[in-house]
Amino acid sequence: MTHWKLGIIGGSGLYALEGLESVRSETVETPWGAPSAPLTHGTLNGVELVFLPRHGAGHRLSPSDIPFRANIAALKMAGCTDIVSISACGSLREHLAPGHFVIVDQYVDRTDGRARSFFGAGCVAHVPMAQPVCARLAGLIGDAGEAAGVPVQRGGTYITIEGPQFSTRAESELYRHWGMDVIGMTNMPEARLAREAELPYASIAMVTDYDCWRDGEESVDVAAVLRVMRDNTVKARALLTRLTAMLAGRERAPDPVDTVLDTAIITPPEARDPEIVARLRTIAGRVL
Ligand SMILES: CSC[C@H]1O[C@H](OP(=O)(O)O)[C@H](O)[C@@H]1O
Ligand SMILES: Nc1ncnc2[nH]cnc12
Repeated sequence: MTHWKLGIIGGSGLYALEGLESVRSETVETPWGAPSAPLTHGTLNGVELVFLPRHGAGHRLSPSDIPFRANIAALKMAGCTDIVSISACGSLREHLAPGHFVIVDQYVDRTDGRARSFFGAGCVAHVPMAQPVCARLAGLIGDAGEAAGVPVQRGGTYITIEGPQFSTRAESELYRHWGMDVIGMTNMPEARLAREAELPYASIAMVTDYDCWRDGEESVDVAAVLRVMRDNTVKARALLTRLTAMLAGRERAPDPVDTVLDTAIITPPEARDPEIVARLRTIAGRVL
């Protein structure tokens, strides 16, 4: 029987997971450098979890400086089967008030200059991203959120901006016209890299503010985000407790993302650069 082992990536305001059992910290190094922080291994309701705060201890890493490749590689190397990403976000919709959780199902990526692939010169791969989120995992998270009494919206598009500055009002209005639901600075390239590492990914985007588009509302600032995050993190922990209770003892059936690299690598074996291939073995050893 295949068990779930969840990699949990914590965002702003969520730097540790309380209530884990059998806790152990592990400092790791990957071919893409060190992840944002040591990994915290533990169990919740008997389900294995590996926690990683993406901004590092003390929130020292800006979105542009997060070692996304090392983070995903470290979770893969730790044996995680799936990734649950947890983030603060701004709302671009009237009905998504602070305190709502959006279980993201689509992304628009406006980041600039971030390393967004494990592959590259010497071994090229093109994974599909049409459905960037694992529908099964997202569905379970939605169920767990509802069971925990959290206001959850199933589905929504998260636009990722480079930051670190928040948006101008013109940008915020533009993103609303584009039909975006929430805004943040971190889910891309995280979701891309999880796909390349054959890790089904889902994201809980916890609304902390109305960005800066709404008349009569203060524009977002860090103090407001952290104020709302104090309540949001309590709800996120309740959701994770429900989620693990649902997964405990439940077989993890295969997901299409588990084998997405079967048809993605275009460079034939004889043309691959052995050095790159050696690095890639940590995340794509199944096919290399
Ligand atoms: C502290 S406000 C801006 C900051 O919060 C979000 O981080 P995360 O996605 O890691 O929760 C947002 O993306 C920005 O990085
Ligand atoms: N309005 C906003 N824009 C970008 N990232 C955010 N994180 C939380 N609120 C945000």
